[in-house]
Amino acid sequence: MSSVLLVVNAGSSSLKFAVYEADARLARLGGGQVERIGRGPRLRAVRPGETTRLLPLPADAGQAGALDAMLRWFDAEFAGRPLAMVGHRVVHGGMAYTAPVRVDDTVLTELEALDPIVPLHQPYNLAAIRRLRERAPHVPQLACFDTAFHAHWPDVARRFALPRALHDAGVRRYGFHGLSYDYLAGETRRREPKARRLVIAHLGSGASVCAVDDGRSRDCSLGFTALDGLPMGTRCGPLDPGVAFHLLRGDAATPASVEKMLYHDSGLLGVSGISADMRELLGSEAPEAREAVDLFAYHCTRQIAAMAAALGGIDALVFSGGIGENAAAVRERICAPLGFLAITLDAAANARNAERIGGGRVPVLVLPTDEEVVIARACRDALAPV
Ligand SMILES: Nc1ncnc2c1ncn2[C@@H]1O[C@H](COP(=O)(O)OP(=O)(O)O)[C@@H](O)[C@H]1O
Ligand SMILES: CC(=O)OP(=O)(O)O
Ligand SMILES: [Mg+2]
Repeated sequence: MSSVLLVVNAGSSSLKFAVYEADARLARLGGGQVERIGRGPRLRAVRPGETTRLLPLPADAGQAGALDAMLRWFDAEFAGRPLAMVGHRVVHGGMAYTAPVRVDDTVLTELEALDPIVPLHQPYNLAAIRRLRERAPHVPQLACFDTAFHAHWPDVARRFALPRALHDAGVRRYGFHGLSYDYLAGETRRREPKARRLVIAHLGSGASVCAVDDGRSRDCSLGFTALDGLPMGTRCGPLDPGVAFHLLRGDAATPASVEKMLYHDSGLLGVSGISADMRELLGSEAPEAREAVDLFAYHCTRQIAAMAAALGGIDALVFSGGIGENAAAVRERICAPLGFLAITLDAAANARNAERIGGGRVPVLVLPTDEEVVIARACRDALAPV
């Protein structure tokens, strides 16, 4: 029986997974996700040509329970197929890892040191690696980094205006969502081969905008942590760092309570007081919901224009992620002020989430992202004989 690759994208509230034939073509054999971890999770899995299967999990199942459920599904569906490698999304590779790496004890220890910098992601990414190493100790595990696609930024994009020693110690901008941007840059090139300067907006529960020049990342609205740039589902987005000090001077505040507020109680949820979920906000009549959506769109507009400026112009704009792919009303609000960049929308194409929604000189595309296949390609390359 030919062998397969398993790809795992473990986050704080979801676990996405996919299985591929471990050969050059990487046919996708199945995949899915465990949603609503910690809030009555369920596993949704599909194999090509089959209907989606929904498997309930115990209501209190956390990350470990989700991973075990996924492995039960995998064992049942792919019994007898040898597992050649497991590829993982790991959001932060730090200064040391700018390409996929096989995980051993040393790598794991170095990556764990980054846990506090990306607390909603890294600990869950690494917990999945640890659990799979226990369950399948002889199967190699490959860590693929969100930061790697951004490894070649110019110094002006990389550096904070802080004392030089901090930069040298790693306090610098890294950028995230790189697996998604890697995929989307490739897909855009296939459709718009002449478009060199791309601005890509990955708008999901985490959200950012990236500047890509000739296939290479030049900047991203996320920097040192996964907090900056755009307001997100529950994260604050752009913030004057003085706000954190102001809050910390309050009697009841601690670093942990301020951090929790910025990661969990801010963004769309904090502004609306209703939900972190864009779909729910778009369906709400409440003025606070409208304010949250407007604030999100305003910052997306600003970041898209900023990335176009970083590139000295824009040849194509790309929307992706759950919001970017599905929320026509949000795309419309984001693009309305961008006529000065020759970006306008075809209203009808936008309303039906068409692949091409631009009505002006600059193509505007809506493309589904696929972080998993980028990880699968890295596994294939890592397994290839040199
Ligand atoms: N049809 C839709 N209309 C508006 N927003 C949507 C729609 N479908 C998904 N979304 C939004 O996309 C966001 C989740 O994006 P997703 O890329 O799945 O996130 P994650 O970062 O968890 O992968 C949520 O805010 C959700 O409401
Ligand atoms: C880095 C980040 O924000 O990722 P996600 O969108 O998966 O939360
Ligand atoms: Mg995501």
